[in-house]
Amino acid sequence: MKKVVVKIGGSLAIDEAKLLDFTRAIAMLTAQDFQVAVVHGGGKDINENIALLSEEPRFIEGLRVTTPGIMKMVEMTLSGHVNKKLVRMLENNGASAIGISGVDGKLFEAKKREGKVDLGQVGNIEKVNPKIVTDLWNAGWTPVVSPISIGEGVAWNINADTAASELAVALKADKFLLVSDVPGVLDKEKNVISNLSEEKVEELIADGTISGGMIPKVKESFRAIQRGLGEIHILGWKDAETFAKQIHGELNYGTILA
Ligand SMILES: Nc1ncnc2c1ncn2[C@@H]1O[C@H](COP(=O)(O)OP(=O)(O)O)[C@@H](O)[C@H]1O
Ligand SMILES: CC(=O)N[C@@H](CCC(=O)OP(=O)(O)O)C(=O)O
Repeated sequence: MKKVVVKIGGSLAIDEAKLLDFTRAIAMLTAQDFQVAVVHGGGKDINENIALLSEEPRFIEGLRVTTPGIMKMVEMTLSGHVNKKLVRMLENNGASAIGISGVDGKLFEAKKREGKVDLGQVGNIEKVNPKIVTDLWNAGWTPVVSPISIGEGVAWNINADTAASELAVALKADKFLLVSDVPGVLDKEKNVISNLSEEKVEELIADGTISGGMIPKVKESFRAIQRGLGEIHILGWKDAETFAKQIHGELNYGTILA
């Protein structure tokens, strides 16, 4: 069985039709020779829910500044609304899905992220305990993972690209794919960059070609490569059949990182 970690971004997850097609593709793959773990974001959903509060969403280098009030909303949105929506859709497509977060079974243990600026309740994953995922796989389940993590009894907000990459490394995944609302990493002329090296990434971040939510995606991908992961793809959504071909290695669209 091939181990595949797929991260689905919140930018795509708010598109109902694409999400339906995505869950159809994942259900199809789990009926074949693949053990799939889906890690999801939900940044756009969180922004919508935060609009119900009096606080404004704020991001620094693609990471959300997370006050206690925002944290409540982040956990409710990710580990509740988005997680259960994906589980429902997967079940509806015939997959056996279980929704968990990094808190469950201490999948992701985190500590406060220290840096130049205080991001509040944003954590760094210090330890991954992938047994809960492998146990679920061995019992025939497809885990759907929210990135919210646990540390000293507290919930920590973790960027979903980071959580997915940590999980992929801990599981020694055969493939790691990050599906977003853009067809891949784009150059200045908005063309997809097919192959991206770490040196080139530094250059593109420095000159502003790569910005916002794409920064954690590329940074985490290269950190995962340094820790032994082979195949990483950043891609957009076309349709279930094209995605299945991508997973089977029959075609490559989007950006391959190496
Ligand atoms: N060079 C780039 N190529 C593609 N997208 C980029 C680039 N630089 C910034 N972005 C932005 O990154 C976004 C994807 O990140 P994000 O919104 O966090 O997605 P997700 O919800 O999938 O994690 C794109 O929608 C785009 O606006
Ligand atoms: C610390 C941090 O920024 N956490 C993210 C977690 C969700 C996420 O990463 O969602 P996307 O994949 O849709 O961007 C946030 O609060 O938006």
